[in-house]
Amino acid sequence: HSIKMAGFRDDQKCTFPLQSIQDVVKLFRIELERGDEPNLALLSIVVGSVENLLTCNRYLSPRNETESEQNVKPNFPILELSTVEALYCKFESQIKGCVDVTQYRGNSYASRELVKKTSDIIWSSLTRSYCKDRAHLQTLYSYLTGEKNFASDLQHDCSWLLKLERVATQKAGSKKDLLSERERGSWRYPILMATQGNKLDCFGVAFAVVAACQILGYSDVHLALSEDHAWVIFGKDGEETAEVTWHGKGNEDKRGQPVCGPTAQKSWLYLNGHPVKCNRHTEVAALVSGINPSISATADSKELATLQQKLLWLLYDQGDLKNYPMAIGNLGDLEEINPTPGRSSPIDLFHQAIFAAQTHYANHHVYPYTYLGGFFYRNGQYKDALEAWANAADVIRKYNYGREDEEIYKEFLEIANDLIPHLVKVVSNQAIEAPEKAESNCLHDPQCFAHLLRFYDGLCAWEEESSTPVLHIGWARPLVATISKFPAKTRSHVDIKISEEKEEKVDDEKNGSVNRRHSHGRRDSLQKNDVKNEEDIVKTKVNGSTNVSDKKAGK
Ligand SMILES: FC(F)(F)Cc1cc2c(N3CCN(c4nnc(C(F)(F)F)s4)CC3)ncnc2s1
Repeated sequence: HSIKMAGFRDDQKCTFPLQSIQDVVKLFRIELERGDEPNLALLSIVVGSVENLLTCNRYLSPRNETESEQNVKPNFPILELSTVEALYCKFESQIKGCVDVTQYRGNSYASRELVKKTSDIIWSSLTRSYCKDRAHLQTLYSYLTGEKNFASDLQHDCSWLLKLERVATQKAGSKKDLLSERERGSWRYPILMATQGNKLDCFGVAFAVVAACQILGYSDVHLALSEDHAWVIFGKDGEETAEVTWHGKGNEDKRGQPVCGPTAQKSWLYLNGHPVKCNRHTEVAALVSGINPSISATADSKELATLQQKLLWLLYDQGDLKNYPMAIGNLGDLEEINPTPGRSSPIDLFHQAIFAAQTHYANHHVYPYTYLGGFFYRNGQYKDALEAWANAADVIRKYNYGREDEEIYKEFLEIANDLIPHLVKVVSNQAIEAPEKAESNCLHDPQCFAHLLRFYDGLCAWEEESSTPVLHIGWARPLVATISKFPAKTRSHVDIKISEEKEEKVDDEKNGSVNRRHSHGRRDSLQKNDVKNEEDIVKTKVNGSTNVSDKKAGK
């Protein structure tokens, strides 16, 4: 049947060819400021093309890895309209060719069948086997074209595959043998089996489904984002949910199923009903957040990082990051590396991310606090780092640990067993080298010890009532080493009240009330049911005096 090709509008075309960061920012500005929806597929193809040209296009032939062989790159590629149009039309005709919308005519909202069908089209056209966690697989560019130089792409992502190819080449000698290996489909040479193109990561599949539904005319299909997973919402008021991609390794995909039931309730992976529910502008923010400037494990493309930073500020100024804590956190990281004069500081941005999480998501997001904690740690502000990490633990305590929560488990494992031990080693050396500054030293500050206890208390509470244990002997050694660095005098100043009632994980989703916890003297139970913007006074009795630190627990 004849497929109507929606060509690009003149105001989109006039920005091409794109030859600079400013040109790309201008295209995004036009797309974001126009009354109609921004075109997700167009923007994803543009970002993916620029990312590929700036990061993957260096051919590091496996034999001569010397830098001198690397061809010098122009500082920005030229992106022609024809290239983008060709890829867009390929995507549009693939989607329109496979989905017979007449079957769904009439209901203006998408149906579960349509969403599943769209997910199946993307899913079934993916390359059979490839490294799912490779870089640069998050855009429609990666889906619609091949990596120009597959080997170079392996260079910084799956180098073990490259070694395998060398072995294969040596062993097999002639091409013929290699082909026979390939014909035998032997698992040992996946590099030979991976065909060009059609590769997407977990996020990329979800984004592609939403972009496809936009092309099909369903403006109700949107992206839902947790801190480590993505799915779609659709229907009246976005009430319906559907899995459209896989998650992690070795987990059966649940595509087509709604996100509900016990797993989705208490697990961090689904944020207990507090995911980021995107509109088209937030979807553009997710696309921009997903820009990956890494050229290799050690080098980043400065131009791409600058482009990402400018696009995030454009979205920030439009108010499109207000309910997207991770995107604000990404911007904070970029500002730490390359500050933009006259713009908010990284710390301000991380606090804005925390405020967004408290305001829109009942303070159920961990990353805003680990972004801040990481920043303080890198800048030697160790007491503030401990406080941020304790606040992160106050979030994870609301969840039960499940087998698909590995990412956040690894985050807390690194903080407890790597970053905090390093931190206490540094400050204990400081105490020795500069005894005169002992007063301001972390190890002599009972509040630092209180933050440390609150951090571990959160991990213990996370484990309680969970199907999977969190802490084990591997956690105990660093904990003992850390606690023993705090002198008894410091430890004795932390007043730990023995709680009368067992701590409970009240589901604060329904009745809007905060977790009532009579735990270790840290938080008075709030009697009020409505805690909107209620100040949540945290009392830490230190040195006999009560040191009140206000913590906004806005809902
Ligand atoms: F869609 C998925 F499945 F990919 C889940 C998402 C992840 C993610 C993100 N991330 C993940 C968290 N991330 C972090 N980087 N550092 C972090 C911190 F540990 F320092 F907090 S958190 C970087 C970017 N940034 C914007 N949006 C999203 S949506």
